[in-house]
Amino acid sequence: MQFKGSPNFSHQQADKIGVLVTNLGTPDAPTRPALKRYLKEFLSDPRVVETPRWLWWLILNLVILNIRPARSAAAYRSVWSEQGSPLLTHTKAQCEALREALRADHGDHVEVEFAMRYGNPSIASALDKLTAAGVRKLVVLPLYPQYSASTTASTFDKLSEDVRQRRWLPALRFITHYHDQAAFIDACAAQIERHWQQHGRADKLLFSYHGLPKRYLLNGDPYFCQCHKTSRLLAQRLGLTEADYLTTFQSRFGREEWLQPYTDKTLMKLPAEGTQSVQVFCPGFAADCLETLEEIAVENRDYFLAAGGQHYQYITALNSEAEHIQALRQIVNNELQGWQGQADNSLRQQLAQQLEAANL
Ligand SMILES: C=CC1=C(C)c2cc3[nH]c(cc4nc(cc5[nH]c(cc1n2)c(C)c5CCC(=O)O)C(CCC(=O)O)=C4C)c(C)c3C=C
Ligand SMILES: [Fe+2]
Ligand SMILES: [Fe+2]
Repeated sequence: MQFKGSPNFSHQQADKIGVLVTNLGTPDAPTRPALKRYLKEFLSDPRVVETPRWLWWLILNLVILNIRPARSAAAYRSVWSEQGSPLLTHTKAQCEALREALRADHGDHVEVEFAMRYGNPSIASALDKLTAAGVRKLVVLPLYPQYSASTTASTFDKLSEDVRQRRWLPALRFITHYHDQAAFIDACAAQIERHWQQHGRADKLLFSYHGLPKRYLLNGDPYFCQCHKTSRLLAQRLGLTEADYLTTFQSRFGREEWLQPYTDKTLMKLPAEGTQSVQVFCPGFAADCLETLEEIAVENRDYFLAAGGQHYQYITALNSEAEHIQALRQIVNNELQGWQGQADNSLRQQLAQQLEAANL
């Protein structure tokens, strides 16, 4: 069989609306072999590394995959919990909370699942579950507030690779970004204000985003601009002046220039410029993961303190905070417009019953 079908489907099965929440993905275990598998899949994606394939194949297989897995496994071990990888645990909890919220709005003709772009659970396995449940209309929500070809478009590539193999395509809506949605900005502001209530304020608030090669920006990727817009809206919402906050980019990978200013270099020079205390929030990460819990909360703290800084605090990501789930609920509900009414299947079901009774 060339295309995946749904043989023996029942005409009486109600059509459902599906919501697929995705994030980047994470290794199955904090071990060298699991990291090698994960990094090979991730770094072989031409959306992530835009280098001629033959050249990149040599660098990846002969150099990176021999060195990085052991180093990354050690970093992952430092953030791993009994439930597994933080990114997986948080994404699962977000999915469950969003399912509950959307079922309160639409009843059980809404199915909500989550998947990872790389590793497990795969997008294909989540689509199998949704299709088996009768989903014929699908909203995909990649948990990347800011659009980038390396993340958002790559998720679309993987989704379409799967959907292309199916006989019965769902109607599709794909959320490409939500970096400037009021509910998202409010959720970030609430998280920062909660931190301020408990710990007070610092001299500076850093908004640190995952970086990208600068070349991608110059080739038209809107990620950099969307990060700056999130920062500006968030600063306005929090009543900050330009002197109160900075936008920086973390997680450099490889030798070429990435988006600047770099988070680590900025933290190293802030004490000499008179900043004694900083708080760091990462508005591009929907969930805590290696890049926030290890790189920002531990590694960058050391840089700042070693450079003479006095106080350093990491402000936790939005994870499953109530305001975050409300924001995601609103973003999905916006996208569902025009589809909700059709969630009422009673007429269609009556017709299907008649057809089945007549053996058609
Ligand atoms: C939030 C958006 C992200 C963008 C944009 C992004 C681009 C990007 N990343 C790499 C290389 C690596 N990223 C790694 C981890 C990682 N990246 C993101 C998010 C974005 N990446 C997250 C959420 C995570 C953490 C995953 C987890 O399991 O917790 C890693 C692996 C970790 C390591 O070995 O250090 C690499 C490598 C590139 C090259 C890139 C853009 C071109
Ligand atoms: Fe990354
Ligand atoms: Fe990193």
